[in-house]
Amino acid sequence: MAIEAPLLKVEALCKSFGALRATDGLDLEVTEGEIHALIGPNGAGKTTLINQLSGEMTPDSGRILFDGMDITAVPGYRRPHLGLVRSFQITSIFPDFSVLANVALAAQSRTGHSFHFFRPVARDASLNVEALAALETVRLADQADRPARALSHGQQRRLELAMAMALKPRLVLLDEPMAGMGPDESAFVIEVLSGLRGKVTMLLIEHDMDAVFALADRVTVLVYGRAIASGRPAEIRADPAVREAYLGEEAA
Ligand SMILES: Nc1ncnc2c1ncn2[C@@H]1O[C@H](COP(=O)(O)OP(=O)(O)OP(=O)(O)O)[C@@H](O)[C@H]1O
Repeated sequence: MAIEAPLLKVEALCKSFGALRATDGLDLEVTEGEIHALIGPNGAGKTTLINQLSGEMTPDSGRILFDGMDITAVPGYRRPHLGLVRSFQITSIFPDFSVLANVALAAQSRTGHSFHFFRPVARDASLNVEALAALETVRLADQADRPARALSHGQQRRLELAMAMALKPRLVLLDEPMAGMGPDESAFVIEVLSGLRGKVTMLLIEHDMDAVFALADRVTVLVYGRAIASGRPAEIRADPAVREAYLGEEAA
């Protein structure tokens, strides 16, 4: 039986801050099409890993393979062009532009056209059609004409997701997409992300265990910069080492 190569493969990755090994010989595989959650106690090294995957931080050693290609030394700004996109890290939204224009600008950056302030992106019909489609996937199409600043916090996070989707990623890195949301909004984002299952591969950091177990096809548990377990949610729940290192802590 042929074994499919993972879309993302992390091999023996290491990153230290002084004496602290934030990533300590980490191995990870993400399969195309899956929603893969990364969980672990505070300080386990989740954000440090995502920073290295997005290219914002350079590993000390080890390799990152994306679709079989070694991208460890590829600068962060080039990774979106390869299909590796990060969402929910910094607010990259232009608050005074319309919701639609924000997504159209993201789509425009993918197609490599330069940014023309004097030729409003709103005139480019094909970009708008694409932007509207991305807004529909996050159920924000009805907000398209409003200025981005008028959106609620939860809507802005969905806008960021639409902007990431407009880049037509193969893998999207999601850093706590539900952070700062109330239960209703979180549930809505879970629904939106579920709807994207199979359309895009996702690697997701999330503290909300209900969200993780509702969404993830597979879960990897990080503790002290290492992956101590990786498997289906039910396997992770039942893993004694995980319970001790992490889920037990939650219960306590
Ligand atoms: N730029 C930095 N300089 C020094 N230490 C850092 C830096 N970034 C992270 N660390 C340390 O590395 C360790 C891993 O941090 P990281 O933020 O990756 O963990 P995390 O799993 O994302 O935590 P949390 O769940 O609290 O967000 C922590 O001990 C943190 O204090």
